[in-house]
Amino acid sequence: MGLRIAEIFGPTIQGEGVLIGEPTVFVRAGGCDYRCSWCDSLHAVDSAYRHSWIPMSDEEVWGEVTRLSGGRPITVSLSGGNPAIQDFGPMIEMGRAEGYRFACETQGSVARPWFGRLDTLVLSPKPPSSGETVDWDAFAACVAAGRGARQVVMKIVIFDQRDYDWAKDAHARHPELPLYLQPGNPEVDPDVPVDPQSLADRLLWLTETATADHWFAPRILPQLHVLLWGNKRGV
Ligand SMILES: C[S@@+](CC[C@H](N)C(=O)[O-])C[C@H]1O[C@@H](n2cnc3c(N)ncnc32)[C@H](O)[C@@H]1O
Ligand SMILES: Nc1nc2[nH]cc(C(=O)O)c2c(=O)[nH]1
Ligand code: SF4
Ligand SMILES: [Mg+2]
Repeated sequence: MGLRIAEIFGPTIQGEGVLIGEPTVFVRAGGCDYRCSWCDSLHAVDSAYRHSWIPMSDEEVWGEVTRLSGGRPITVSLSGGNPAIQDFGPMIEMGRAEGYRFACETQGSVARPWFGRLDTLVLSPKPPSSGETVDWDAFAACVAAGRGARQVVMKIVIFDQRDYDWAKDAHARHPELPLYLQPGNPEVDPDVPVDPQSLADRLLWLTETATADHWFAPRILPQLHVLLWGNKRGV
């Protein structure tokens, strides 16, 4: 069984959420069951880019990860697209045997047995601004599938007050999951430079909204890689 891969890159640092700052190699799967209005990775989602997704065997993907990491075991971050629509189980076992750790970012729409073999499962349910609707039964199945993982966390992107209010409800559904919030980046075209001041303004708004509200459950973080590299791909 092969994998459809949009890109493999690194080493870089994890720019978001619980593992922010951690050295990592990214494996970005091609294909997604969602199409969020503000997706920053459309080249791994939109079927217009399908021709650029490379069919690779588990061994080929693993070979590229070991080449990029210089054979030194680090954290491998599976992202996409939705990596959960493919079977990363065999590759995870290959990597674990060599001492690598695995994290996976997914929206929580499809559960996989291999979630339980991860170190970190990041479930990122989508707020109203995305245009998608969360199936909370499917999401709960993802939480259950991740029971064997070292940690399972929730990460929510916030664009506006409606998303913020929605995030409080999402947390109330799964108070057992440590919660991370990040402001949405409205400019996702790799050819358009990001405006650092507008990102800082969004982070400030989110921070002040939560503190004024005395909502202390979430950790609030920027997308560090966007601050460093803008919307450049492969970093
Ligand atoms: C590109 S997605 C791929 C993994 C999976 N499909 C998911 O959404 O969790 C990785 C992370 O980037 C976040 N993200 C996507 N577009 C964004 C944007 N414009 N601003 C901030 N975060 C964004 C997603 O919410 C998710 O947490
Ligand atoms: N450095 C870096 N950190 C990230 N965290 C989540 C990313 C993603 O697109 O899934 C991402 C990414 O593309 N690059
Ligand atoms: S679920 Fe993730 S990859 Fe898919 S469209 Fe939304 S943000 Fe993009
Ligand atoms: Mg990204």
